[in-house]
Amino acid sequence: MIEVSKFRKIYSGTVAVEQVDFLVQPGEILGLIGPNGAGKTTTLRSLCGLTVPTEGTLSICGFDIEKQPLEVKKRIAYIPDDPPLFPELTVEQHLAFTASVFSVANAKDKASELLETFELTSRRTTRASDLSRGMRQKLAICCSYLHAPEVILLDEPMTGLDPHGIRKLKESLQQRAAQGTSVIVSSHLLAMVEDICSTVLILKEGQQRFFGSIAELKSLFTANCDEATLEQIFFQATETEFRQSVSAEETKLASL
Ligand SMILES: Nc1ncnc2c1ncn2[C@@H]1O[C@H](COP(=O)(O)OP(=O)(O)OP(=O)(O)O)[C@@H](O)[C@H]1O
Repeated sequence: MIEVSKFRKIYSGTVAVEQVDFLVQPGEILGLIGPNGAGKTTTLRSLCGLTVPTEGTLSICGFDIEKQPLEVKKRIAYIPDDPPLFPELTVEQHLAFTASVFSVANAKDKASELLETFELTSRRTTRASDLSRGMRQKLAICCSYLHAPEVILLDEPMTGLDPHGIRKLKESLQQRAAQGTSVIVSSHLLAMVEDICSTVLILKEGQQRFFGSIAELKSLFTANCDEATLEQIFFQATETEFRQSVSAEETKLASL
Protein backbone atom coordinates (compact mmCIF):
# COMPACT_ATOMS: atom_id res chain seq x y z
CA MET A 1 0.00 0.00 0.00
CA ILE A 2 1.27 3.46 -0.95
CA GLU A 3 -0.35 6.54 0.55
CA VAL A 4 0.53 10.10 -0.41
CA SER A 5 -1.20 13.08 1.13
CA LYS A 6 -0.67 16.79 0.42
CA PHE A 7 2.78 16.10 -1.02
CA ARG A 8 4.78 19.11 -2.09
CA LYS A 9 8.41 19.41 -3.18
CA ILE A 10 10.31 22.62 -3.78
CA TYR A 11 13.95 22.55 -4.98
CA SER A 12 15.62 25.86 -4.13
CA GLY A 13 12.77 27.97 -5.43
CA THR A 14 11.53 25.56 -8.16
CA VAL A 15 8.16 24.04 -7.35
CA ALA A 16 8.53 20.46 -8.63
CA VAL A 17 5.37 18.98 -7.09
CA GLU A 18 2.40 20.86 -5.66
CA GLN A 19 -0.31 19.29 -3.48
CA VAL A 20 -0.42 15.72 -4.75
CA ASP A 21 -2.68 13.10 -3.17
CA PHE A 22 -3.05 9.48 -4.22
CA LEU A 23 -3.31 5.91 -3.01
CA VAL A 24 -2.09 2.61 -4.48
CA GLN A 25 -3.78 -0.37 -2.89
CA PRO A 26 -2.14 -3.81 -2.68
CA GLY A 27 -2.60 -5.46 -6.08
CA GLU A 28 -2.89 -2.20 -8.00
CA ILE A 29 -0.60 -0.90 -10.74
CA LEU A 30 -0.63 2.91 -10.99
CA GLY A 31 0.58 4.61 -14.17
CA LEU A 32 2.36 7.87 -13.36
CA ILE A 33 2.21 10.01 -16.48
CA GLY A 34 2.86 13.60 -17.50
CA PRO A 35 5.03 15.74 -19.78
CA ASN A 36 8.75 16.26 -19.15
CA GLY A 37 9.34 18.09 -15.89
CA ALA A 38 5.91 17.16 -14.51
CA GLY A 39 7.33 15.86 -11.23
CA LYS A 40 7.19 12.11 -11.83
CA THR A 41 10.77 11.27 -10.84
CA THR A 42 10.58 13.65 -7.89
CA THR A 43 7.50 11.79 -6.66
CA LEU A 44 9.14 8.36 -7.02
CA ARG A 45 12.39 9.50 -5.38
CA SER A 46 10.43 11.00 -2.49
CA LEU A 47 8.55 7.73 -2.02
CA CYS A 48 11.77 5.85 -1.43
CA GLY A 49 13.47 8.47 0.70
CA LEU A 50 16.02 9.69 -1.85
CA THR A 51 14.43 13.14 -1.96
CA VAL A 52 13.09 14.84 1.15
CA PRO A 53 9.53 16.16 0.73
CA THR A 54 8.96 19.82 1.54
CA GLU A 55 5.47 19.11 2.87
CA GLY A 56 3.03 16.24 3.13
CA THR A 57 2.87 12.67 4.31
CA LEU A 58 4.16 9.71 2.30
CA SER A 59 3.87 6.18 3.58
CA ILE A 60 4.63 2.67 2.39
CA CYS A 61 2.68 -0.25 3.93
CA GLY A 62 1.66 2.08 6.75
CA PHE A 63 5.23 3.22 7.53
CA ASP A 64 6.09 6.90 7.28
CA ILE A 65 8.95 7.49 4.85
CA GLU A 66 10.64 10.13 6.99
CA LYS A 67 10.00 8.63 10.43
CA GLN A 68 10.46 4.90 9.66
CA PRO A 69 12.87 4.79 6.71
CA LEU A 70 14.27 1.32 7.50
CA GLU A 71 10.83 -0.29 7.60
CA VAL A 72 10.12 1.36 4.25
CA LYS A 73 13.40 0.27 2.64
CA LYS A 74 12.79 -3.37 3.63
CA ARG A 75 9.52 -3.38 1.69
CA ILE A 76 10.33 -1.33 -1.38
CA ALA A 77 12.17 -1.68 -4.67
CA TYR A 78 13.02 1.35 -6.81
CA ILE A 79 14.26 1.00 -10.37
CA PRO A 80 15.37 4.39 -11.65
CA ASP A 81 15.61 5.14 -15.39
CA ASP A 82 19.39 4.68 -15.30
CA PRO A 83 19.99 2.11 -12.55
CA PRO A 84 23.22 2.65 -10.59
CA LEU A 85 25.10 -0.66 -10.72
CA PHE A 86 28.59 -1.49 -9.48
CA PRO A 87 30.71 -1.52 -12.67
CA GLU A 88 33.25 -4.03 -11.31
CA LEU A 89 30.71 -6.55 -9.98
CA THR A 90 29.41 -9.36 -12.17
CA VAL A 91 25.75 -10.15 -12.71
CA GLU A 92 25.76 -12.93 -10.10
CA GLN A 93 27.75 -10.81 -7.63
CA HIS A 94 25.05 -8.10 -7.86
CA LEU A 95 22.41 -10.67 -7.02
CA ALA A 96 24.46 -12.18 -4.19
CA PHE A 97 25.08 -8.72 -2.74
CA THR A 98 21.39 -7.79 -2.95
CA ALA A 99 20.44 -11.13 -1.36
CA SER A 100 22.79 -10.52 1.57
CA VAL A 101 21.53 -6.96 2.14
CA PHE A 102 17.94 -8.18 2.32
CA SER A 103 18.71 -11.59 3.95
CA VAL A 104 16.90 -13.42 1.15
CA ALA A 105 16.25 -17.13 1.76
CA ASN A 106 16.99 -19.57 -1.13
CA ALA A 107 18.63 -16.66 -2.92
CA LYS A 108 20.55 -18.81 -5.42
CA ASP A 109 17.42 -20.53 -6.72
CA LYS A 110 15.49 -17.27 -6.90
CA ALA A 111 18.36 -15.54 -8.67
CA SER A 112 18.69 -18.36 -11.23
CA GLU A 113 14.98 -18.21 -11.98
CA LEU A 114 15.07 -14.44 -12.47
CA LEU A 115 18.16 -14.62 -14.69
CA GLU A 116 16.42 -17.24 -16.81
CA THR A 117 13.25 -15.14 -17.13
CA PHE A 118 15.18 -12.06 -18.21
CA GLU A 119 17.61 -13.98 -20.44
CA LEU A 120 20.72 -13.17 -18.45
CA THR A 121 21.82 -16.70 -17.56
CA SER A 122 24.64 -16.70 -20.11
CA ARG A 123 25.87 -13.37 -18.65
CA ARG A 124 26.19 -14.54 -15.03
CA THR A 125 29.91 -13.83 -14.90
CA THR A 126 29.88 -10.64 -17.00
CA ARG A 127 30.79 -7.43 -15.18
CA ALA A 128 28.10 -4.70 -15.14
CA SER A 129 30.45 -2.37 -17.03
CA ASP A 130 30.44 -4.84 -19.93
CA LEU A 131 26.66 -5.24 -20.19
CA SER A 132 24.53 -3.45 -22.77
CA ARG A 133 22.06 -0.75 -21.68
CA GLY A 134 19.12 -3.18 -21.85
CA MET A 135 21.02 -5.91 -19.99
CA ARG A 136 21.85 -3.46 -17.18
CA GLN A 137 18.16 -2.63 -16.97
CA LYS A 138 17.28 -6.33 -16.81
CA LEU A 139 19.86 -6.89 -14.07
CA ALA A 140 18.42 -4.01 -12.04
CA ILE A 141 14.96 -5.57 -12.39
CA CYS A 142 16.26 -8.99 -11.25
CA CYS A 143 17.97 -7.42 -8.21
CA SER A 144 14.85 -5.46 -7.30
CA TYR A 145 12.61 -8.54 -7.45
CA LEU A 146 14.90 -10.74 -5.36
CA HIS A 147 13.55 -9.73 -1.94
CA ALA A 148 9.90 -9.92 -3.05
CA PRO A 149 9.14 -6.26 -2.30
CA GLU A 150 5.62 -5.27 -1.30
CA VAL A 151 5.99 -2.05 -3.27
CA ILE A 152 7.75 -1.61 -6.63
CA LEU A 153 8.49 1.81 -8.14
CA LEU A 154 9.74 1.97 -11.72
CA ASP A 155 10.89 5.06 -13.62
CA GLU A 156 10.73 4.59 -17.42
CA PRO A 157 11.43 0.86 -17.01
CA MET A 158 11.07 -0.11 -20.68
CA THR A 159 13.94 2.08 -21.89
CA GLY A 160 16.51 -0.12 -23.60
CA LEU A 161 14.57 -3.37 -23.17
CA ASP A 162 14.06 -5.63 -26.17
CA PRO A 163 10.55 -6.95 -26.99
CA HIS A 164 11.17 -10.11 -24.94
CA GLY A 165 12.30 -8.03 -21.96
CA ILE A 166 9.27 -5.72 -22.27
CA ARG A 167 6.90 -8.67 -22.36
CA LYS A 168 8.58 -10.36 -19.38
CA LEU A 169 8.59 -7.13 -17.37
CA LYS A 170 4.90 -6.51 -18.05
CA GLU A 171 3.99 -10.10 -17.19
CA SER A 172 6.09 -10.07 -14.04
CA LEU A 173 4.52 -6.81 -12.82
CA GLN A 174 1.04 -8.19 -13.42
CA GLN A 175 1.94 -11.42 -11.60
CA ARG A 176 3.37 -9.53 -8.64
CA ALA A 177 0.35 -7.24 -8.49
CA ALA A 178 -1.91 -10.31 -8.55
CA GLN A 179 -0.01 -11.51 -5.45
CA GLY A 180 -0.67 -8.22 -3.64
CA THR A 181 2.27 -5.99 -4.59
CA SER A 182 1.56 -2.27 -5.11
CA VAL A 183 3.28 -0.96 -8.23
CA ILE A 184 3.90 2.50 -9.69
CA VAL A 185 5.18 2.73 -13.26
CA SER A 186 6.24 6.14 -14.52
CA SER A 187 6.31 6.17 -18.30
CA HIS A 188 5.77 8.12 -21.49
CA LEU A 189 4.67 4.88 -23.20
CA LEU A 190 0.94 5.40 -22.86
CA ALA A 191 -0.09 2.21 -24.65
CA MET A 192 1.93 0.21 -22.11
CA VAL A 193 0.37 2.17 -19.23
CA GLU A 194 -3.09 1.49 -20.63
CA ASP A 195 -2.18 -2.17 -21.05
CA ILE A 196 -1.07 -2.93 -17.50
CA CYS A 197 -2.26 -0.16 -15.17
CA SER A 198 -5.52 -0.10 -13.26
CA THR A 199 -5.23 3.53 -12.17
CA VAL A 200 -3.41 6.64 -13.41
CA LEU A 201 -2.02 9.79 -11.88
CA ILE A 202 -1.55 12.62 -14.36
CA LEU A 203 0.85 15.41 -13.39
CA LYS A 204 1.69 18.58 -15.27
CA GLU A 205 4.22 21.13 -14.01
CA GLY A 206 3.88 19.56 -10.58
CA GLN A 207 0.11 19.92 -10.48
CA GLN A 208 -2.17 16.91 -10.13
CA ARG A 209 -4.50 16.85 -13.14
CA PHE A 210 -6.19 13.51 -12.49
CA PHE A 211 -6.05 10.50 -10.19
CA GLY A 212 -8.35 7.53 -10.62
CA SER A 213 -9.12 4.58 -12.83
CA ILE A 214 -8.48 4.68 -16.56
CA ALA A 215 -12.19 3.99 -17.17
CA GLU A 216 -13.09 6.99 -14.98
CA LEU A 217 -10.62 9.19 -16.88
CA LYS A 218 -12.04 8.11 -20.22
CA SER A 219 -15.59 8.74 -19.08
CA LEU A 220 -14.67 12.36 -18.33
CA PHE A 221 -13.62 12.94 -21.92
CA THR A 222 -15.71 10.70 -24.10
CA ALA A 223 -19.18 9.21 -24.22
CA ASN A 224 -17.84 5.95 -25.64
CA CYS A 225 -14.98 4.86 -23.37
CA ASP A 226 -13.97 1.99 -25.66
CA GLU A 227 -13.16 4.31 -28.55
CA ALA A 228 -10.72 6.72 -26.91
CA THR A 229 -7.14 5.70 -26.20
CA LEU A 230 -5.21 6.88 -23.17
CA GLU A 231 -2.90 8.72 -25.57
CA GLN A 232 -5.78 10.76 -27.03
CA ILE A 233 -7.03 11.63 -23.57
CA PHE A 234 -3.55 12.45 -22.28
CA PHE A 235 -3.34 15.42 -24.65
CA GLN A 236 -6.75 16.70 -23.62
CA ALA A 237 -5.86 16.33 -19.95
CA THR A 238 -2.46 18.03 -20.24
CA GLU A 239 -2.80 20.55 -23.07
CA THR A 240 -6.05 22.13 -21.87
CA GLU A 241 -6.94 23.73 -18.56
CA PHE A 242 -8.56 20.44 -17.46
CA ARG A 243 -8.55 19.79 -13.70
CA GLN A 244 -10.36 16.88 -12.11
CA SER A 245 -13.24 18.23 -10.09
CA VAL A 246 -13.64 16.95 -6.57
CA SER A 247 -16.90 16.41 -4.78
CA ALA A 248 -18.20 18.94 -2.29
CA GLU A 249 -17.38 16.47 0.49
CA GLU A 250 -13.77 16.05 -0.67
CA THR A 251 -13.40 19.82 -0.98
CA LYS A 252 -14.66 20.14 2.60
CA LEU A 253 -12.27 17.43 3.81
CA ALA A 254 -9.34 19.02 1.99
CA SER A 255 -9.99 22.35 3.69
CA LEU A 256 -9.91 20.87 7.20
N1 LIG B 1 17.72 18.11 -8.06
C1 LIG B 1 16.96 19.06 -8.57
N2 LIG B 1 17.23 20.38 -8.32
C2 LIG B 1 16.46 21.36 -8.82
N3 LIG B 1 15.37 21.15 -9.58
C3 LIG B 1 15.05 19.89 -9.87
C4 LIG B 1 15.83 18.78 -9.39
N4 LIG B 1 15.26 17.63 -9.84
C5 LIG B 1 14.20 18.00 -10.56
N5 LIG B 1 14.07 19.34 -10.59
C6 LIG B 1 12.99 20.12 -11.25
O1 LIG B 1 11.76 19.61 -10.74
C7 LIG B 1 10.79 19.56 -11.80
C8 LIG B 1 10.27 18.13 -11.91
O2 LIG B 1 11.34 17.28 -12.36
P1 LIG B 1 11.19 15.70 -12.46
O3 LIG B 1 12.52 15.14 -12.80
O4 LIG B 1 10.52 15.21 -11.24
O5 LIG B 1 10.18 15.57 -13.70
P2 LIG B 1 9.74 14.30 -14.55
O6 LIG B 1 8.25 14.35 -14.65
O7 LIG B 1 10.34 13.07 -14.02
O8 LIG B 1 10.35 14.65 -15.99
P3 LIG B 1 10.86 13.72 -17.20
O9 LIG B 1 9.64 13.17 -17.87
O10 LIG B 1 11.58 14.70 -18.08
O11 LIG B 1 11.77 12.66 -16.64
C9 LIG B 1 11.48 20.10 -13.05
O12 LIG B 1 11.16 21.46 -13.16
C10 LIG B 1 12.95 19.91 -12.75
O13 LIG B 1 13.72 20.88 -13.42
